[in-house]
Amino acid sequence: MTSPRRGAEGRALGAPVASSSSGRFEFQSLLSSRAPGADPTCARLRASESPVHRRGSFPLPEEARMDLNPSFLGIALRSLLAIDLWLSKKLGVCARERSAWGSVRPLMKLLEISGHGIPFLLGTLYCLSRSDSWAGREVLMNLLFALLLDLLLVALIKGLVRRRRPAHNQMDMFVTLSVDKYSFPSGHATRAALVSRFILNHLVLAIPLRVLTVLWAFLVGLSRVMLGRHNVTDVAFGFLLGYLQYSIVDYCWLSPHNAPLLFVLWSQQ
Ligand SMILES: CC(C)=CCC/C(C)=C/CC/C(C)=C/CC/C(C)=C/COP(=O)(O)O
Repeated sequence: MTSPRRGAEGRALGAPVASSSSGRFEFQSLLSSRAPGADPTCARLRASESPVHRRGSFPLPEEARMDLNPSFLGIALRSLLAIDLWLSKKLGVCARERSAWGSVRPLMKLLEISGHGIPFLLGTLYCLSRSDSWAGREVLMNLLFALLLDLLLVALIKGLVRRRRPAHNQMDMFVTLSVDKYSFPSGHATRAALVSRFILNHLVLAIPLRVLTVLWAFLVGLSRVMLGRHNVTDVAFGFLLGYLQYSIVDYCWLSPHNAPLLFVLWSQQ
């Protein structure tokens, strides 16, 4: 009985490309920053594609042939990722002082500070300490809860996903947590979406101020990509997460009725 020819790793020649790839090779060159040919597995793939090799090959087992076809979802995700990286690099025009729009960097950094967690947390705590009405205290208590929930969820997701910040980012951010070395999702984008939805729902504002609130949130998100801190998908997901976080806060709305202890304890401070 003829046995299939085996490669250096003991796998059948022809089949290993399919079984080891699980449909990944098609996009490896698209996403990899290494020079083509640097990856020995890719080199094997090219060798297996050569007419010389094909002449000596044999039909692939059914399951291996299935592996050669990446799923539609896989292709869509990898294409989205490639577009994301390309677009984020193009938009990262303030990443360095010497970048194309380097002169706008101070303005972008101002937007960065305007969406940072520390001013919001300290500002809310200060307003809470000065508030003398139950209604005001209730809103501020919920804003504090929203900000803390946001910090927790973003840290959790960043720690789970562990997506590195773009290579062109300069890590010169003002006060960060250890998970802030990761970029998915953007904490500034979640906070901007959460706070602006909170403000629009709980403050009576004239139309121009409502428009400014939404514009501020959008600009905070855009500045993250322009500064090179994030990829576009980090910010897009951040906006979505922040929007959903507000729904959680609204659903769990703290009031003297459902959290009396919290309000009593605070008023005794
Ligand atoms: C004051 C109270 C009640 C609690 C303090 C809780 C706490 C641990 C605050 C830390 C705030 C902080 C350092 C937030 C980091 C904000 C930041 C730099 C996020 C990164 O944003 P990204 O858009 O780059 O992901």
